[in-house]
Amino acid sequence: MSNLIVHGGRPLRGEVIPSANKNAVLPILCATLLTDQPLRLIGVPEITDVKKILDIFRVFGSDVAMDFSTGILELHHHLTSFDPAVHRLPEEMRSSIMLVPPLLARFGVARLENDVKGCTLGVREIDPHVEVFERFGASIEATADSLIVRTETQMRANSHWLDYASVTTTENFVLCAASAGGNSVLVNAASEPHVQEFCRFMAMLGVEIDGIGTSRLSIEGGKKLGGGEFRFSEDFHEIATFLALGAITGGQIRVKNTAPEQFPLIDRTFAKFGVRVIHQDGWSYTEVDGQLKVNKPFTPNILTKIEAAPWPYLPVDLLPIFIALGVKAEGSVMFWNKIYDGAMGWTGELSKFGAHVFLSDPHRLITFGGIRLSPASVESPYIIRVAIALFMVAASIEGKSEIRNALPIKRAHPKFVENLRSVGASVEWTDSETE
Ligand SMILES: CC(=O)N[C@H]1[C@@H](OP(=O)(O)OP(=O)(O)OC[C@H]2O[C@@H](n3ccc(=O)[nH]c3=O)[C@H](O)[C@@H]2O)O[C@H](CO)[C@@H](O)[C@@H]1O
Ligand SMILES: C=C(OP(=O)(O)O)C(=O)O
Repeated sequence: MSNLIVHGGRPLRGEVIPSANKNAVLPILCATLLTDQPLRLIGVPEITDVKKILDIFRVFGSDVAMDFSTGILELHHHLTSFDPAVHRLPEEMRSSIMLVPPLLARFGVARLENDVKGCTLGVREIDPHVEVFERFGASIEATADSLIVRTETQMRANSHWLDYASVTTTENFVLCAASAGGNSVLVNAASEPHVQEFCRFMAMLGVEIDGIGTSRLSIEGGKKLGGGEFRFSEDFHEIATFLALGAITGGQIRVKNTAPEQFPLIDRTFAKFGVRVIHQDGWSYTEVDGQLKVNKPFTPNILTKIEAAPWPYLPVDLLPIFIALGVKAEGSVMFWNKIYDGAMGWTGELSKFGAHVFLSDPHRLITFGGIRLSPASVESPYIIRVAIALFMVAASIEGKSEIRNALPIKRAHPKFVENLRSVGASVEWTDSETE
């Protein structure tokens, strides 16, 4: 178990350069397996999930030269091999599921362990993925602890309409379509910034994709793919996290942000707590007049509301960060998680700080903020952004708090503690594991 100890109550001030977005880096790493040409990736973050994928590439026999001090990865999958009887894809991370299409394209077989759930946010379905594999011509065998997926011939191009705009299912469709001969079309595709970044990488490999950033993707597949060099963009989650940390502690953190066009709805969500986000010259920072205070709607008898859903709605992974602002800001806010049915159970932990929140149902939570909070020892579930939200609340309260089981943060945010110290936080890991 790894815990974060924080001595809170200090306004955090300074500058942070955010890392790349885990949810762009991981599908892109999986996609690299589609080509036998050399690749150079720039800005690869030192996070647990990346290390797990690079380790499995080494086991497959690929050339992997990773220098985390520069963030440069040289990758060449020319002597790669895969044996479903021996090799196991990384567990406890959702992204393993995107190794399936490239393994099918190369070896005609993939084995997916049952434990590819990732963060414990409630049901995370495997069926939409299986449906995609089947549509491209794969057969599925369920064993006690895994799924074995096979293709006898080259995958068949097809058209598909998803039940809902799933991020990794969209990415899996594009991965399958890239190796299938002909034109494939996906309707109700996810369009998050990380999905767009992934599609741009696929285009660099030589896949023709129309509709990037929209809910309809058209992919010309079946061509031999090349190599090249790709530089990752900044992670909007990490940008929003450090902006929120500045605001909640009464300080101000400037965060590098070269894609402010992704932020209008995120900015308006900050504004609901009285936080102005300013984007200037490639950097973003926040301003608050006095204390955090919830803006009341003009419509009588309703609560200020924050809804998270597939892009272009507010990204669901940012919701815990805004819940942290909700317990600090004077006033009430209703948070509505339209995606996950089990992502709010942790909110009871907030009462250990003395916060008042009410879980209306599995999807909706009301915060009654502005109450005086006290330091506490709280337990994080296996959810990256919840460990961060609990940390945010702790950092805003004078005194020593502890976030137990905070290790999931290392799945997405390299140098989290180092970055925090650079902006004035008193924070340390205890019992830190080496991963
Ligand atoms: C590696 C990666 O990229 N992980 C992200 C990806 O996970 P992932 O791709 O697993 O998330 P999905 O978009 O598939 O959604 C997760 C689950 O939410 C439910 N669901 C989702 C959307 C919807 O409209 N209706 C619905 O019911 C389904 O049970 C689904 O299984 O997208 C999630 C939603 O943005 C993020 O939280 C994860 O960080
Ligand atoms: C839920 C997340 O990741 P994963 O899907 O990998 O569990 C996340 O990045 O917040």
